[in-house]
Amino acid sequence: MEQDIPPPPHVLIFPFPALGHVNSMLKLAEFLSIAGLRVTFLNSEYNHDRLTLHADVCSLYTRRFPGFQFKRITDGLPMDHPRIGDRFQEMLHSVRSVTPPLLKQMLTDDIKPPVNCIISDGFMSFVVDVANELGIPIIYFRTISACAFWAYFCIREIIDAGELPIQGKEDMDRLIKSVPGMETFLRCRDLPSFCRADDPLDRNIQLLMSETRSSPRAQGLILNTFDDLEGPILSQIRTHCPKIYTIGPLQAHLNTRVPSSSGTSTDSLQSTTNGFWEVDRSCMAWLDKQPPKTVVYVSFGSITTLSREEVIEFWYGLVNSNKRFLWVVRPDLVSGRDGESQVPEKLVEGTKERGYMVDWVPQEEVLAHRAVGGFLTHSGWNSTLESIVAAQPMICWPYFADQQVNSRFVSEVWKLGLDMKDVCDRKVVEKMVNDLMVERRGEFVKSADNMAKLARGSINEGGSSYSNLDRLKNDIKLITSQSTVI
Ligand SMILES: O=c1ccn([C@@H]2O[C@H](COP(=O)(O)OP(=O)(O)O[C@H]3O[C@H](CO)[C@@H](O)[C@H](O)[C@H]3O)[C@@H](O)[C@H]2O)c(=O)[nH]1
Ligand SMILES: C[C@H]1CC[C@@H]2C(C(=O)O)=CO[C@@H](O)[C@@H]21
Repeated sequence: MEQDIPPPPHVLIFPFPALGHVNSMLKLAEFLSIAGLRVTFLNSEYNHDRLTLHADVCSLYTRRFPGFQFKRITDGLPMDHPRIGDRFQEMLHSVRSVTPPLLKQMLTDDIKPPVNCIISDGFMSFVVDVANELGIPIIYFRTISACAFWAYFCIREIIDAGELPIQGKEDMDRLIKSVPGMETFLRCRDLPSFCRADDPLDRNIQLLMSETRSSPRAQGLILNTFDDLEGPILSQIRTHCPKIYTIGPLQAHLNTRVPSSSGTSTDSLQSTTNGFWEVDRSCMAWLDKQPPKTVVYVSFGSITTLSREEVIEFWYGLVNSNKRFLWVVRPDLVSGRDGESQVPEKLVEGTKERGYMVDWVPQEEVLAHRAVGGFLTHSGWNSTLESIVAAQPMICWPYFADQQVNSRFVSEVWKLGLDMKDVCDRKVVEKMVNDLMVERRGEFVKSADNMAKLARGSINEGGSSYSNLDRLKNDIKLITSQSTVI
């Protein structure tokens, strides 16, 4: 007698509406789809439109995974809002003020078949409220590092210990002693940037703290990291969130496990769709002409904006270092009054001798190119992980949020490079580039090679991230078979 095969679990994946979050959650979506789960990916209207501008993302996914669908929801901001730089913070509040009832309505009436598991960004606790109301199991995916997560988590202890607020600029090097596991190296300036507010009751500090503290409400916590990188901090987090799935570095993990049509292992869908800007591949031809390990790759991710003064300091520092450089200058990178929001023409011209500027690059390919020898980065978590996988030492210039913590770990804990936070001066840029590429190159390359090996070990069969991903897939099947969705 034939047995009825139950339909696969239907998982809703819902990232916070920023590229760094969407990218890594799309990777997870691809993994779960390969495992035979049905996935609905809920993007903000704005991000969905940006993502589909340069590639037919929807049919790429649905052709490969017939059960896959994209859905759109507002992020609460008008479509012409810039969503970058200082203005990015408006989204932290707009999302949670408009989305909850819409999400509930979508889950009840719109998304078919009924969703039986939600994987939500761990920065959106209102999704737990909706999931609980509807009786749907929920797992968090926090797209930042474990170390930044833990610093956010401990903000309450830092305030209770009287270590916040920061008392002016001269206080920035004071050690913060109330974050377990970071007592000996975390300074005021290394705390998430929101902690720089004068008032501990500041609404961003409170939001980041309460969102992070809500993590134990989910049935599990997925992190894009690996145990050999952040083991001691993960142990601290486990005292509050016992079920953690460390499955990173996600892109490299995907590359090793995605069945490839071309025989190469870099065929994941996400790697073909990872951006809001059109990729300019001319940078690869430029890199092909440069000698090995001579180019500094410069990129500040998708949200950072620079003032014209900062652009000029970086530019002089790079040029005066006499090193070659490839610099991602997104069309919206430079903030300024009308007519000033561009890189000065003189700099564009002057770059041509030893440098190359482009709007957007295939970053992981760039980092893996033999000509690249270092990365000047804003320390976004995806960029940091991609750099680790490619064994590239880093100069960190954190812009905001978690990046301040990441850059401290890169320099002081993992010894993978230098931290330039809070300084933007051509002399310092020049010196750090020379230290990274020449003077102290040996020590950084040694640590970077070692960490890249550990990263690869974690995603190979039997490695921690490899096993955790299998555990996550099994647990999703288990919790969805046990739950009854209304
Ligand atoms: O020319 C480029 C430049 C960047 N990237 C990609 O864009 C992503 C950028 O992500 P990330 O390095 O994490 O930076 P942000 O875009 O700033 O990411 C946001 O989201 C991250 C994950 O939560 C946080 O760590 C950051 O602080 C936050 O700003 C990476 O995957 C890069 O490979 C490209 O593909 N091409
Ligand atoms: C502006 C930041 C606040 C929270 C988000 C985040 C996180 O902590 O999960 C990381 O970087 C930014 O995208 C967001």
